[in-house]
Amino acid sequence: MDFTAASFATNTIQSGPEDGAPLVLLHSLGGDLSTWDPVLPQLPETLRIVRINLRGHGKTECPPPPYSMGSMIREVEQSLDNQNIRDAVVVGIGLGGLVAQGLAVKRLDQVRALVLVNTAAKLGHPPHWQAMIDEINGGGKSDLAKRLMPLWFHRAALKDGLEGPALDVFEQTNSEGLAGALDAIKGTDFYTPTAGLRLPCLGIAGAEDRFVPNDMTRETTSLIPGSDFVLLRKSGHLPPQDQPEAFALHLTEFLVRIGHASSAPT
Ligand SMILES: O=C(O)CC1=CCC(=O)O1
Repeated sequence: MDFTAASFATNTIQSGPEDGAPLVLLHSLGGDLSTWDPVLPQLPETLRIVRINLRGHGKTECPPPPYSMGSMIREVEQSLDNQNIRDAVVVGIGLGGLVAQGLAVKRLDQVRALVLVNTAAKLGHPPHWQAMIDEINGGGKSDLAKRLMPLWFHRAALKDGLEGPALDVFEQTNSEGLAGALDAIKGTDFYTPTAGLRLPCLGIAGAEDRFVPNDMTRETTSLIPGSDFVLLRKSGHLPPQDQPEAFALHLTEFLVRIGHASSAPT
């Protein structure tokens, strides 16, 4: 557990060498550190990999909602400062991708490159998020989780039961944490600040994500000059869970290309 200057308890886990090139992984709404489990063994061993639980998720502190995106970004920023992390490649899915963009805008010394996965500068429309918040506040978290899985996972993945871990984590996430984070998503539009970013960027979209349209990820990635974009076939909203090998391969190729890693996936 990492206590920030303001005593906010952010839960992070590190693996790999302390002096390795840092790779920071930020999960999506209703996810946690375990989102990345299938990918970790396939990434270069030289990396210092830092997985962070966002506010209201996993073992990170869960204040009462609503949350602001600024707070969610500040807690990651402070956690990275506490761990003396600079020049990281930051990977974010959905909500994590919003935090990653905001962090890059605020702290270019901490973020040397971005990997934006099934996310955008602005996600959806406020009434849509408000309906989700209302449903969660009305006790409907489990029903919502079950409805989201067919949007997040494609049919073959569902047939193989690949949604099981994501469903469990979503259902175990504190309802206040989910509602708070949804408020942060609802109030965020990073179109202009993200368009001002100048850093290496890779966009990854699961071709079968029925929650975040592929074009939204593609459009946001293309705001940053020189960025790359990959459409992952047979993958939905959580590529680390349904296509860990392909995800690790594209991520590693990007890391090698920008000089953050030198080896192929192990
Ligand atoms: O993946 C995300 O973080 C964005 C999101 C919000 C609700 C949902 O289902 O996905």
